[in-house]
Formats: sequence, structure tokens, C-alpha cells
Amino acid sequence: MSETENQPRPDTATNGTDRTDQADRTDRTDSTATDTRPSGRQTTAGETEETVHDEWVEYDYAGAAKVTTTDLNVHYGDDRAIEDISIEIPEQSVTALIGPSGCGKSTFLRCLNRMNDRIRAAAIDGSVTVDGEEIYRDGANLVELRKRVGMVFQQPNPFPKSIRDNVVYGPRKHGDIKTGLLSRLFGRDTNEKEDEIVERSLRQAAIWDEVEDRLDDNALGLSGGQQQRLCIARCLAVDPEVILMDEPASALDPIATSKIEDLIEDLAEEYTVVIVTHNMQQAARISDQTAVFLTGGELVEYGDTNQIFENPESQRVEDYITGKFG
Ligand SMILES: Nc1ncnc2c1ncn2[C@@H]1O[C@H](COP(=O)(O)OP(=O)(O)OP(=O)(O)O)[C@@H](O)[C@H]1O
Repeated sequence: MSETENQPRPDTATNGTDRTDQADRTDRTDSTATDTRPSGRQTTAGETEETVHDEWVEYDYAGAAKVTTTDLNVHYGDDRAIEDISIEIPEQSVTALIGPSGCGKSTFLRCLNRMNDRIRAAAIDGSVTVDGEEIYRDGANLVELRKRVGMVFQQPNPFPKSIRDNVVYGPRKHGDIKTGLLSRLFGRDTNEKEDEIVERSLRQAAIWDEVEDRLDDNALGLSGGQQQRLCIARCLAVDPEVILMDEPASALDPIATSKIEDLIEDLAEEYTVVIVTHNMQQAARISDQTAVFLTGGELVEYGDTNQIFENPESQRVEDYITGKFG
């Protein structure tokens, strides 16, 4: 399936409103515009009360929304994986996506930097904006998008190259570091810039002290936890704004997991982090807000993490959190 075929259908994506209008966050006073607040209450004219989800609570967060999804649906062939997801993800915070296996968490996460475009069977319908800019617009630059919205996967996946080469892979690819022969031979600035990116990224990923004297060693010689922090450094090296993490600690031991959790909390001071986790304690420990998905790809509740874990609005969420199902 081509990228164009994966584009959301403009006619259904925005309930008939123009995408550009919808992306304009200043347009809230227009009574005909779709209300994309995390409350999930769709105020488009003509919608009946029955269609309003009665389990949502108003979620007032500090700061601005970095990522907004509106009526986001994904099908794999005939099967729906996520259903009408409309939320706002605040900047410089950690948002946890939790829910039982197969409820669509990873699918939702992958929509945020169009990774689902790579899956032939995936059909995406709806809107995702980053800083108000529609990422599913025609002609969107996917390389640039994935630089802005980076991703860290469940299994650490360093390249079989040196630690240094792993970190500078992205900046070289994006042209932030010149790679021509002359630049490499005579480019003092280039070398300095490369060193600077390597040190900054590895420090930000809390692994510099462990690798500073072996930057030219193969990354595959690192422990699993170190490899994952290296992958986070690789993601940070291209200056992302949003970092998507799909169960980044599930393959790690408790000590490595704890380092990743500390790191995620630190990263949220500068970046917008969205993390899928099966570990509810982890979600409760590190996230500012939590989205609870349940079977069928339905987002049942979204709000402040303390409120979700201590006093959920939805009985189904309470049952899930207290282990009655899932
Ligand atoms: N590439 C794919 N092709 C077809 N169906 C898929 C694909 N990826 C996911 N699905 C289906 O979409 C649904 C949601 O899957 P997804 O992986 O997003 O859920 P999840 O909540 O992240 O699950 P888990 O917690 O087990 O990782 C599931 O029914 C799954 O089988």
C-alpha cells in the first residue's frame, strides 16, 4: 500500500471541518469547530447526547498541548484496532498508555509519528497534530516528522557499530554533521560538533559516565540496559521534541528499569514523552497523565495519573487497575 493510500480520508477525518482550521488552536470560540479537549466530548453541532462518552472527566493540565489526536481510528484490514481517539498530550510531561494486551496502545503510539504507514494492512483515519500542524497532511515530510517525533522500541536495537557511530547516525543522516571526505579530513568544526553531539546525547541519556572511555567499542558489547539508554541517546541526538517509547524497560532487569524510569522523568523536563507500558506501577510512578485503553481499541479514561489510579471515574478502569480483569 502506498503512503497516499494510508492518508486519512479528508472527508471523515475532521467531521467535515477543514484540517487547517481544526489545527488552529485559537479557533475554539467557533461553535461549529470540533472540540478536541481531553474530555472527549464532541461538541460538533448535531451530535446527540447519546454519542457523548459519559465516563470522561475534564482534564485540565498545565501548559500547552504538544500532540492532539482527533477521531483517530486505525483498521488492520477489516479489524478495528483503535476507535475514535481524541486526546491532547501536554508538552514537557510523561503520558502513559496502559491497558490489556491487544487493546491498541502500540498502534496509537505509532500513529503519532506515522510509523503505521509502514504496515501494509493499516488504514488510518482521523487527525494528529504536533504543535497544531497536521502530520497526516498531503506532502508531509516523514523524515523530518520522525526527527521531531522520535521512537524508542521495546527491544534495544543498537546498530552493530561503535557507540559513537550509533549516536551520530541520525545527525549524519539528517545533514547536521557533514560526512564528505574533505569535511572529515579537515573539518575541525565538524569533528568538534560531532564530539559535542555525542557527549551531550550520552549525558542526557545518563550513560556518558559508563561509556566515555570506550566510544569506539561496538555497541553490541553493552548490557541490555546500557543498549537501551544508548538507543535513547541516539534518539536525542537529532533534537526531537516528542519521544515515543514502546515498553522501553520491559526487556530489562529491575536496576536497569529503574535507571530508565529516572531518565524518563528527567527527559520530561525538556521533551514530551509518551510511553506504552504494561507495568501499572511504572505508569503510576513516572507519568503525569495516563490514558487507559480497553479491549476493542477504546480509550476509556484519560486524565491526571493520580486521579486515574486513586479515583477513576470509570468502573471498567477501576476493575482493570485493581486486577479484576486484563
Ligand atoms: N501489523 C499488524 N497487522 C495486523 N493486525 C495488527 C498489527 N499490529 C497490531 N495488530 C492488531 O491490532 C490490535 C492492537 O494491537 P496493538 O499491538 O496496538 O495492541 P497493544 O495494546 O499494544 O498490545 P500489547 O500490549 O500486547 O503490545 C490487536 O488486535 C493486534 O492483533
